[in-house]
Amino acid sequence: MALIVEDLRTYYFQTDKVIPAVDGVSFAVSPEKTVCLVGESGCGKSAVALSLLGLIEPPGKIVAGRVSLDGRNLLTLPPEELRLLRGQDVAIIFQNSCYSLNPSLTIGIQLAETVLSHREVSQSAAKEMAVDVLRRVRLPEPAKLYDRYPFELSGGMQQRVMIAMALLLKPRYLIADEPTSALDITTQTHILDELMELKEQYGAGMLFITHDLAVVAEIADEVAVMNQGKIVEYGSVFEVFQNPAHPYTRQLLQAV
Ligand SMILES: Nc1ncnc2c1ncn2[C@@H]1O[C@H](COP(=O)(O)OP(=O)(O)OP(=O)(O)O)[C@@H](O)[C@H]1O
Repeated sequence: MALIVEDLRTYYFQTDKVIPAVDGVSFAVSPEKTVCLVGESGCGKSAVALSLLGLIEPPGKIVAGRVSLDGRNLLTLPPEELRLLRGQDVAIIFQNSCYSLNPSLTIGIQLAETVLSHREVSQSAAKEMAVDVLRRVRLPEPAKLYDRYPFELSGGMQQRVMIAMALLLKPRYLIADEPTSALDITTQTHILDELMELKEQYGAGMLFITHDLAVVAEIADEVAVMNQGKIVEYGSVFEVFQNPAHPYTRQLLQAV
């Protein structure tokens, strides 16, 4: 079943004004497909990603819309159900691992805790799953890495750990918010290739957020172009790149 977003509206309420960061956005991610959400900085891409998993914080608020998965509206799920769904059905990979990894816990503890908070398995089974996923994202010496702290790893390795964390419970959907943009170009290319390979192995659908149209051309099945909180163009990557209908899309393509 697809992950379906309908008329999503997320606003930031400031004392003097309201910012309609997401202003009536609709799209769907089908199993095994990659939808790229593109647009310039500040157009609302991250607000979409955060809204899907109930991660918008004040002064932000989801004011309308529906996000359906298997007939359930994720926007109205009780917090405990949403917590269980996060990671297990839909996982998110953020732009910057510094915000997502806990600096005071080893990599292994963080991965194993995620397993234990979702599955009824033994400590040793959780450790085995953690080491296995570290191996899958091609981190060297995964058993040793298990006992390392995030600060002992390079930026590229930390980002691989974030991908490992997202893939740990084999979610059906991945949301990747500029997962490689903080890295140098060579590491970006490697990690992106590996992410796509793993996504295919797992059969996951993916919402991939980026402002890099070269990346879109490489990985997208469908592309949604966002401008000022709205999707102004949405279609197959071929259609949108060959025959952009909206002036803003043409402007983006010309800037490449
Ligand atoms: N905590 C916040 N308080 C107030 N406004 C916010 C907050 N977070 C985001 N916004 C506003 O919401 C709008 C959308 O921001 P968002 O971060 O979703 O854009 P983006 O397209 O992801 O940008 P980038 O590519 O730079 O990450 C922007 O106008 C931003 O200033």
